[in-house]
Amino acid sequence: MEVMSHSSAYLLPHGNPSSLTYALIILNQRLPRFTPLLWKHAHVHICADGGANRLYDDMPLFFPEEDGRSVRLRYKPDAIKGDLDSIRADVQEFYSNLGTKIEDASRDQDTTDLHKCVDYILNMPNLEQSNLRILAVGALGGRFDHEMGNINVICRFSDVQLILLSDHCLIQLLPHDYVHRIQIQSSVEGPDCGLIPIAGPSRRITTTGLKWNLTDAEMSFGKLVSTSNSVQGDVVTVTSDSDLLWTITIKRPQEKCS
Ligand SMILES: Nc1ncnc2c1ncn2[C@@H]1O[C@H](COP(=O)(O)OP(=O)(O)OP(=O)(O)O)[C@@H](O)[C@H]1O
Ligand SMILES: Cc1ncc(C[n+]2csc(CCO)c2C)c(N)n1
Repeated sequence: MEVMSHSSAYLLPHGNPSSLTYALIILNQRLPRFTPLLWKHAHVHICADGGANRLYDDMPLFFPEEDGRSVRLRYKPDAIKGDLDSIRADVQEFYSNLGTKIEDASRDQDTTDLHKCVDYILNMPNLEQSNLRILAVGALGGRFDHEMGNINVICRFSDVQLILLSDHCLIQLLPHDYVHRIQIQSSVEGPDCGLIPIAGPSRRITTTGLKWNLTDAEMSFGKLVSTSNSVQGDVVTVTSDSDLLWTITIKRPQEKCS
């Protein structure tokens, strides 16, 4: 079975391997504290509709000693995409004047703004797609319908490495029939983690590197789902005959070790 490697190195200050291309999507929730770091690592920056309000309002809060306008000029998104029913007029005008592309997709009322942004990134002509990682901030911890919609986008684009992040945790899909090798960045993530059979029952799951490992085990909603698990070393491996969601906590700064 082919090995698929994963690492949250983008949460480290110098953790941007040049072999990867990061795209950052800003959703409409308070910006996580590490957003400036992800911005620095990312090659492309997209706001999903009202996410532009968050960029405009929240980014200056990370740099209280600086003039808000100069912070905003430094963090200019490449595009704002969505049905544009949440972005404020002053915010749209500000970024439009800076040259940000404003992509009105309001005719499509069947896909979410996150879906539209992922589509936009995948259709960018000059973006290296082969080692693309899409990071979406503000995806978790809010409205449950939006959270499920965001998870559905992960499932819809199962061949794309899309990682949803909040201040507290991240989630990503582990497609079936790979050996997933997850490098744990213990200075910034863990130890709490989970494996969720999001795509239906899994009949054969094997893991290593967890406190509660599974060996050719079954998981399904209503039976076993691996929550409140814990990473035990620097590497976790997972294989499964159905797609799983992997989730791990992100440490608060005072919790950081090593
Ligand atoms: N409370 C929330 N919890 C989780 N994700 C959210 C939340 N609010 C917004 N988002 C994400 O940010 C995106 C943009 O949100 P925005 O509020 O601008 O538009 P919306 O009209 O509420 O969402 P949509 O048009 O996608 O239904 C949403 O598509 C969703 O992915
Ligand atoms: C069965 C069904 N449920 C809800 C919606 C509504 N909806 C889903 S995505 C979206 C666009 C938001 O920008 C809207 C309005 C729908 N179309 N079909």
